[in-house]
Amino acid sequence: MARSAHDKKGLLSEEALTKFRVELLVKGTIVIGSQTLFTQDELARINQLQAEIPEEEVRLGDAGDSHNVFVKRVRVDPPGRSPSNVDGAAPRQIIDLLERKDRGFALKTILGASSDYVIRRCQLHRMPPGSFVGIHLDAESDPDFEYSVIVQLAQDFEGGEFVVYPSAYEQQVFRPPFGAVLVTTCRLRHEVKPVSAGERRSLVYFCSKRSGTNRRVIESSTSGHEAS
Ligand SMILES: O=C(O)CCC(=O)C(=O)O
Ligand SMILES: [Fe+2]
Repeated sequence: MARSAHDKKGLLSEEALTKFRVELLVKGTIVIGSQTLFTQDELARINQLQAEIPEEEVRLGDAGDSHNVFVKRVRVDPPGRSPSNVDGAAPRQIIDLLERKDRGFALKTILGASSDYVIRRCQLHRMPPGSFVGIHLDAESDPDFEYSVIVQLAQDFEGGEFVVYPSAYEQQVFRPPFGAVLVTTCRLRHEVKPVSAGERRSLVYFCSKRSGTNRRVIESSTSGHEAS
């Protein structure tokens, strides 16, 4: 197999994995550079597969937060149920690609798991000018979400910065380049600023050590909202 030499060596050296692990623990968010976790071919493959998945417009987040983003669902994680892939070949193939051994190993090491991480939810976002994702906490969608992994699938856009708020007084602004992967803890509030030109696209997945039902309890004020 063409990747076997790569598999043995791993996608990142042990030193690099440790550096990312420590940085994630200390800062809560890291950016792993282009051509590290995903090759150009894999990004092109994701792009091919996403074309087969239907898209919906989402304007309300799980906690009643305001969004304006086009979403293609790959794996869903409804409250009270176990995560499941959306029907069709493309969602399954995207998940297979994400779970490939070498990438799974690198991520597991960076996330610091003694047991395996599972992908509880996965989706693609398309954000034309004017789109944004309002300030939210990922853990409000599922209390067992630990880390979100965001793969940048576009390069020619302006705005769309990923802004993390570690506290009420701090903000960290990220503009990861095409092919880079941003990893952030699901316990920090964050947002995606409005896109002002071009189109921002991303693949987002939420990782957890727990694979059972989504333990989120829906309050009546937010029930019925379409999860983003
Ligand atoms: O598209 C993105 O960059 C991620 C948006 C986000 O924060 C989310 O889906 O929870
Ligand atoms: Fe988020």
